[in-house]
Amino acid sequence: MKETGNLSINSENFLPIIKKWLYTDKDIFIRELVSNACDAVTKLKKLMLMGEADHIPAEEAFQVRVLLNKDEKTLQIVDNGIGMTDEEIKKYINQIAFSGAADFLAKYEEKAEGDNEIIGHFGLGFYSAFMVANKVEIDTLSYQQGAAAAKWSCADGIDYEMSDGSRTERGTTITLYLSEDGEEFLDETKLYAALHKYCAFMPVPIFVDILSKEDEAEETPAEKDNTIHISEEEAASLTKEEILAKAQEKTEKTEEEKEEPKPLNDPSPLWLKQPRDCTEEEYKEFYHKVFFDLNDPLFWIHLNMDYPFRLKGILYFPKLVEQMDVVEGQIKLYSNQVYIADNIREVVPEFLLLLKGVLDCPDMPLNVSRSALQNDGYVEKMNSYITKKVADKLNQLFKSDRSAYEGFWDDIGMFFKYGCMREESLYDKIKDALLLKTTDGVYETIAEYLEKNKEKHENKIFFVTDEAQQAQYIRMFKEQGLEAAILTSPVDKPFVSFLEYKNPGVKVQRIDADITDTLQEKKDGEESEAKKQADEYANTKMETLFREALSKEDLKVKAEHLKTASVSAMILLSEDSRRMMEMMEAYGNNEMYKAMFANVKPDETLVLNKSNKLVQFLMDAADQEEKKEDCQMICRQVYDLALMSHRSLTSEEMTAFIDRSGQILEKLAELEK
Ligand SMILES: Nc1ncnc2c1ncn2[C@@H]1O[C@H](COP(=O)(O)OP(=O)(O)OP(=O)(O)O)[C@@H](O)[C@H]1O
Repeated sequence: MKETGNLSINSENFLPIIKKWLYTDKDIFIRELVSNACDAVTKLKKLMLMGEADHIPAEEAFQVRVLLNKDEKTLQIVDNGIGMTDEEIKKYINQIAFSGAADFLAKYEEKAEGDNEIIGHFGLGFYSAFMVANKVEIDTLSYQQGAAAAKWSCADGIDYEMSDGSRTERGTTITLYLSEDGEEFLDETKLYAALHKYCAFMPVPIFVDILSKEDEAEETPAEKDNTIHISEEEAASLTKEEILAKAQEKTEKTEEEKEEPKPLNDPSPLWLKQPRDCTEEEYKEFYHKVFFDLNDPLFWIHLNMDYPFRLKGILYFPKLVEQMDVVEGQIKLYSNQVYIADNIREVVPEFLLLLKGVLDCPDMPLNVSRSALQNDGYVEKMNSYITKKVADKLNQLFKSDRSAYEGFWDDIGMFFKYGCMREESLYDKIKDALLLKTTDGVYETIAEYLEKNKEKHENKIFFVTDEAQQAQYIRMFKEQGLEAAILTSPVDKPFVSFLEYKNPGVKVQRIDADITDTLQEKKDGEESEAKKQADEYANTKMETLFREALSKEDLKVKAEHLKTASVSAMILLSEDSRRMMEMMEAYGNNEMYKAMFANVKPDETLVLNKSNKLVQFLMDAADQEEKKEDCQMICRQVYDLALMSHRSLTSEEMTAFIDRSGQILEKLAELEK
């Protein structure tokens, strides 16, 4: 047996599917119905341009009105767009998932020349009305000459009724009889919130009227008073012309008060303008208004692409107030001026999520599932276009005004470092504009830093992670004319490894990872065997002394001649070992890692400075029994001082340090006596 046919869907099953799966947010019906109304106007305008509707006056004011009647619990969306004939209602409304928008585009494809400003795609949006209404009515009159008004009414989205309509003016009125689920929209704050969220930039002016008997009773009729009040004395001092000028001023003011009501939305948002026509003030004003940020943005990028895909928008680089982990950007996504959502990770390159901005992507299939977007070719193309634009802007700023660029760096550096790690192609494009702020208070590119320090430490970048804690190392560095990059933000930890990975042959290490040759006194010529033996003996002696004093069996101790005499000791932790420790800290709670790191010990060395007097004293006194107690106390203190420049002391270590410092001072006081 062979049979063919159309698959059918039972409307009783269809609505629960719409409610549950298609739209997660209830307020989306506002977006769908108001955008349909805007579409209706856009279509009509297009027909007028094509000469298909020349009986409509060109200057007509197109608009969408949203009327909330609190007493009758109805919400109406009224437009003066294209309207529908009863045939069209049957086709586009009664046939679920048959889009009039797609049909319109197919019909006028040639004349419209691919210029697609119509929002609808799928022919489903209208039914979202049933998420909030138990009855929906359409009253509509088509733009076509001689058309009759048609009415459609449907309860619970199952059975519909069609009859003659009552509209006398072209356009469509959609009436929602709000159900229990939709009653929240009787609260005008809720309604306005949804309108502002989805419709703030829709292309047709939108006006809202709220009707309620309660509110009407409260309202007192506005005083209509054109009289000017002048006291007798004032009148005496004024000339006739001045009195007339006052009267004129009053009339102008009253006229102003009577000014046309303003639409809720901005139908021509800034991003649609040509960048060359936008002023700096306009960009800033738009930013303040849309992102509620009182600070001015640092700079912005206006995206304006028509071919091979359409993408318009403005990306703002905000001033960072806090560290990155608390900074949250906001990228608002629009499709033909209809708000879709904020921060859709599947669509927007991840690093952009730290910025603020608007993106209007009319070609993106935004109603389809997000996981499908991840592999969408359009998304990929859009991402690489945005990445390129961002990189171009950065390079241009870097080249055109280096000092202004350096001024921004503290705010944008974190963003770009993060961006480079997320999107390697971004790094390749901007690597020459990435800056390192150094302990000398200057900003250098990586190449500049390497070149400048080539003689002292070739292919090595030193950095500090905490300027206060590592102050001692920084001082030693500065005394020897060395500089280190200041990499203190959370993003810098992984960025250091990333830099090494992208610059093979360059070692990036913390300032306390190793002592550079520059910090040590130069050894004159070849060392004699006797000298080597003496050094080894001194090392062993000091190691034994410190191990005993600190009760640290496996402490590694090394004595060196440093150029700076004031520092008694420092702790060095090899770069690899420190990174391992940081990883342990980060993943410490994970059982698998815990087992993996169980036997890992930090590779720490206590470096004693033989040029320091205290260390010299220890070397001399180590063998003298009567000085043993003092030596041990000094050892502990020297070790703690070194530790403090390396990391924060634990509470027990700090208590011991304070007690010991007290004892040392007491001893000093005894000596003074
Ligand atoms: N206010 C209106 N004026 C004129 N026609 C309308 C109006 N509202 C809906 N329609 C017609 O009904 C059709 C179906 O609307 P619906 O919102 O279900 O789908 P769509 O807008 O085509 O696509 P999407 O599912 O993407 O919103 C529209 O394409 C349009 O032809």
